[in-house]
Amino acid sequence: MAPNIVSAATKNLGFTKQGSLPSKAFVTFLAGNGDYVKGVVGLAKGLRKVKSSYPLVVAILPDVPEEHRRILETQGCIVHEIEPVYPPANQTQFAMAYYVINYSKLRIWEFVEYSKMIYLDGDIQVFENIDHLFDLPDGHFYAVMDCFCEKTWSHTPQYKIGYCQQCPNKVNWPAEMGQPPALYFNAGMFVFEPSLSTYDDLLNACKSTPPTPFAEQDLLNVFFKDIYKPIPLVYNLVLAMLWRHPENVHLEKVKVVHYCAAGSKPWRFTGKEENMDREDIKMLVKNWWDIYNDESLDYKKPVDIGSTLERVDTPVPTLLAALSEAGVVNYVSAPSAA
Ligand SMILES: O=c1ccn([C@@H]2O[C@H](COP(=O)(O)OP(=O)(O)O)[C@@H](O)[C@H]2O)c(=O)[nH]1
Ligand SMILES: OC[C@H]1O[C@H](O[C@@H]2[C@@H](O)[C@H](O)[C@@H](O)[C@H](O)[C@@H]2O)[C@H](O)[C@@H](O)[C@H]1O
Ligand SMILES: [Mn+2]
Repeated sequence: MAPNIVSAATKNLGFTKQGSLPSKAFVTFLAGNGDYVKGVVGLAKGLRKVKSSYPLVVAILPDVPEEHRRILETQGCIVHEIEPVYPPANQTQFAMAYYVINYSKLRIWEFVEYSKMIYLDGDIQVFENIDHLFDLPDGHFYAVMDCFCEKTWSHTPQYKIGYCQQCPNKVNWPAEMGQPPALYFNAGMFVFEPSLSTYDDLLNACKSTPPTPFAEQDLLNVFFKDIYKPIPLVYNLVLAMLWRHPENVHLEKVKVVHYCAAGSKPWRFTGKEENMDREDIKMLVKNWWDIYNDESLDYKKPVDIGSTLERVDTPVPTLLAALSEAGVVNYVSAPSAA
C-alpha cells in the first residue's frame, strides 16, 4: 500500500508509530490528595499548547488518590509512584511547614530511563516552548536564580542587610561578613540528568545535612554548587520578582511563570493576599485559567496503527476505506489488480 496514505492516516488521526522510549521528558512532583493536581493538569495542558515534543512524567507519592492518578493519565501524563524521602529528624522551622514533603522530589534522579529531564513544580505554567533547553550541554545543573527579598528569607543574613543576588550592587556585601552567598537557584524549575550514583550521593547528603528552611532547595543548592549554571529569568519567573526587581523583568519575554508567591496559586486564588491585587498578577492567573479550562488542550489518545493492523489483521485498504467512509481520511482505493 502506498506509504503516503498511511502517513495521511497517521497525520489525520494522530496515529503514532511504535517509537522508541523518549530519552528526555519533563517531570513534576505531586503529593497529597489536595488541589495541586489542578496545577499538574494545567501544566500538562500548557506543555501541549506550546507543542512540546516531550512527555510529562509525574512523580507521585503514595498518598495521591486513585482518582487523581486517573485524571493525570487521561491528560497524557506518565505517572510514576515514588517512595517518600524524609530529612533527618529535626527541630527546623521550614519556611513553609509542608516543605518537609519536598525532599521526595529527590527521587527523580532515579528516573534513569531518561537521559535528561526538566523538572517543573506543579505551580508552574509554560507559556512558550522551552524544548531547546533539553539541548543544553550535559554535565551541568541549569536553573534560574532566586530572590532573597521576600519575608520567607527573613532568617538569613542577606535579608537582614537587604542584599539580593538579583541586584548585587544595590547593597554591597560587607567584607566583614566574608564571602557573599554563592549564586542560589529556585528549585521550582531545573534541567538535570538522572543518575543512580548522583541519587545515592544526594540521599547520603540529605541524611547527613541538618534540614534548613528551604528544605530540598537548600540541599540542592549546596549539592550542585560547583556545576550550577544560571539560566535567564524567562525560564522561571518567581512572581515576587515583579515587585522586588521589576527592572529585571520583561513580562512579554517570559516563557515560564512560577506561581510561588503567597496567595498566587491560580487554583485557589482569592486576590486578597499582599500584591495579589496587581494587574499583572491577575492577568497571569487568568492566563493560567484560560489554559486549564481550554478543552481543546485535553489529551487525545493516539491510536497506534501498527499494533491495530497486527492485532486485527484487517487489510489496510479495508481499514482505510472504513476511515474514509467515516470522513476521517481521504482514501481512494486503487483499482483492484485482480
Ligand atoms: O501539597 C502539596 C505541596 C506541594 N506539592 C508539590 O511540591 C511542589 C513545591 O511546592 P510549592 O510549589 O507549593 O512551593 P513554592 O514553590 O510555592 O515554594 C509543588 O509545586 C507541587 O509540585 C504537592 O504536590 N502537594
Ligand atoms: O521546598 C522549598 C521550596 O522553595 C522554593 O520556593 C520558595 C523560594 O522560591 C523562595 O525564594 C520564595 O521566596 C518563596 O516564595 C518560594 O516559595 C521552590 O520554589 C519550591 O519548589 C521548593 O523548593
Ligand atoms: Mn512552586
